[in-house]
Amino acid sequence: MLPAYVPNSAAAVFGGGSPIDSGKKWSDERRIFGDGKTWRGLFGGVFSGIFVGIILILIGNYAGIYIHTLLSVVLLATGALLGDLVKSFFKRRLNKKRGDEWLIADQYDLVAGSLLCVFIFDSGWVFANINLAVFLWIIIITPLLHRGANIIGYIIGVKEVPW
Ligand SMILES: CC(C)=CCC/C(C)=C/CC/C(C)=C/CC/C(C)=C/COC[C@@H](COP(=O)(O)O)OC/C=C(\C)CC/C=C(\C)CC/C=C(\C)CCC=C(C)C
Ligand SMILES: Nc1ccn([C@@H]2O[C@H](COP(=O)(O)OP(=O)(O)OP(=O)(O)O)[C@@H](O)[C@H]2O)c(=O)n1
Ligand SMILES: [Mg+2]
Repeated sequence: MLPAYVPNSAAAVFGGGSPIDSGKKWSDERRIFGDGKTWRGLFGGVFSGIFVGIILILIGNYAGIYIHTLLSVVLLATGALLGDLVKSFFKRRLNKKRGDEWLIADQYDLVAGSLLCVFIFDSGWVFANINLAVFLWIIIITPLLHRGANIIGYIIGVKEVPW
C-alpha cells in the first residue's frame, strides 16, 4: 500500500499554490473542493507515490518478490489522491470547512480511491494480491498509520491539524 500512502503525505509536503477548483463554487455556493486541494499537491503527491512504487519494484526484482508493476503503482498513487479529492467534494457539500475532521472518510478515502482505481483498470492485480486477510489488514492498520503520520506531519509543520 505504500504507493497509495505516500501521495497523501507528499501532497501535504508539496501542496500549495493554485487550488484545483480555481476558487470556483458549486451550486450550493460553497467551494467545489476548497483550498486544501491544489495542483501542486496532486501532481507532487502522485509523482512521489510512483517514485516510491518504482523503488519497491526495483527492490522486488532484486529480492525475487514480484508484487507491483508500473501500472499498479500508477493506479494506486493516482487513485489515492482522487479518492482524497472526491472526499473533499463531499466534505464541502456537508458544509465542513477545510481541515475539519470527518471520521472514517478522512482515513479510508485513499484506500477506497486506490483500490477502486486498480480494480477498475487492472482487476487481475487485485485478485492476485489482495485476499481477504490482506484486505482486513489494510482496514485495520490504515487508520493507525494515518493518525501516526498526521501527528508527525503536525509536529514537523506540514499539517495544520493533527488529523
Ligand atoms: C516523498 C515525501 C516528500 C513524503 C513522503 C513521506 C513519507 C516517508 C511518508 C510515509 C508514508 C506512510 C507509510 C504513511 C502512513 C500512512 C498513511 C495512511 C498516510 C496517509 O497520509 C497521511 C498524511 C495526510 O493525510 P490526509 O491527507 O488524509 O490528511 O499525513 C501527512 C503527514 C506527513 C506529510 C508527514 C510525513 C509522515 C511521516 C514521515 C511519517 C510516516 C508515518 C508512519 C510510517 C506511521 C507512524 C505510525 C505510528 C502509529 C507511530
Ligand atoms: N490534492 C491535494 C491534497 C492535499 N494538499 C495539501 O495537503 C494538506 C492536507 O491534506 P488534507 O488533510 O487532505 O486536506 P485538508 O486541508 O484537510 O482539506 P479537506 O478538509 O478538504 O480534507 C492540505 O491542507 C493541502 O495543503 C494539496 O495541496 N493538494
Ligand atoms: Mg484533512
